[in-house]
Amino acid sequence: MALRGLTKTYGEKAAVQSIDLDIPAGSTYGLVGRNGAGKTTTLSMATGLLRPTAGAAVVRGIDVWARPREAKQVLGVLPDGVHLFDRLTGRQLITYAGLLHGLDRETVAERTEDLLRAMDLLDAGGKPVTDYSAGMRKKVALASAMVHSPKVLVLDEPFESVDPVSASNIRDILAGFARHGGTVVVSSHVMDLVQRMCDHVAIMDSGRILAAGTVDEVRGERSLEETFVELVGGRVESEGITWLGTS
Ligand SMILES: Nc1ncnc2c1ncn2[C@@H]1O[C@H](COP(=O)(O)OP(=O)(O)OP(=O)(O)O)[C@@H](O)[C@H]1O
Repeated sequence: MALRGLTKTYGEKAAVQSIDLDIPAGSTYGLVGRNGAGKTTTLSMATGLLRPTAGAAVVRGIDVWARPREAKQVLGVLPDGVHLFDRLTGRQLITYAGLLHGLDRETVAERTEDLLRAMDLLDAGGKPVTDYSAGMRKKVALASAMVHSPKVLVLDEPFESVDPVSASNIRDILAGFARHGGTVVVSSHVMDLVQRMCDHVAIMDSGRILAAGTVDEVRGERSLEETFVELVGGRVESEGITWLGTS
């Protein structure tokens, strides 16, 4: 995936400012940044969900905004704060995503069961998504993003609200996907997780990329968290909130 001069402005405000990024095929790429850094805006533009003010996103040679239908066959996307058709059951939702991508019913049925099992949702598969917990919703959305066997998975905060056992299972699935040549792009606030699961990372702040490359290149001798805090800054020197905890 290649991002070229990707920019999004809202009135005077530049949410993302001319980002260039090369995400190698087969890599697991972390995108990290503080709240409001521009991660979701970048990933939304890169996956055809939000029209850029300027610039281009190309995935496996396909320009996402010039050839959106082709690009969406290649992409699997877990958007931030995803709105699901929550009157459907988990099983129906994954099935629907598969059929929308043009898969035949038999293939969809088989993959849906595989995904429900992998996400530990087999028991909940018959329940409406509206009754799911936040973590279960995340997992069913992730399954829906994978059912058409995309080449590139773009996942906005995939582990948020997900329990540690499910998170390990998902990490294994993503590692297997990458081993077979798939590309994974994840945004996260959890540096430790990015350091463990990603081979590449980009650090964003105020709509710009501050550093990008392999995790080892970016962090050098330090941990990724230390590098991040040093690059981004913003630690608040204070004695805390004086009135909190006093009566
Ligand atoms: N629709 C919008 N209108 C105006 N400003 C917006 C809009 N969407 C995002 N922004 C602004 O763009 C900036 C980047 O937001 P974005 O959601 O991409 O950040 P983020 O890195 O994903 O943050 P978080 O980690 O909190 O999810 C923020 O300053 C945000 O306020």
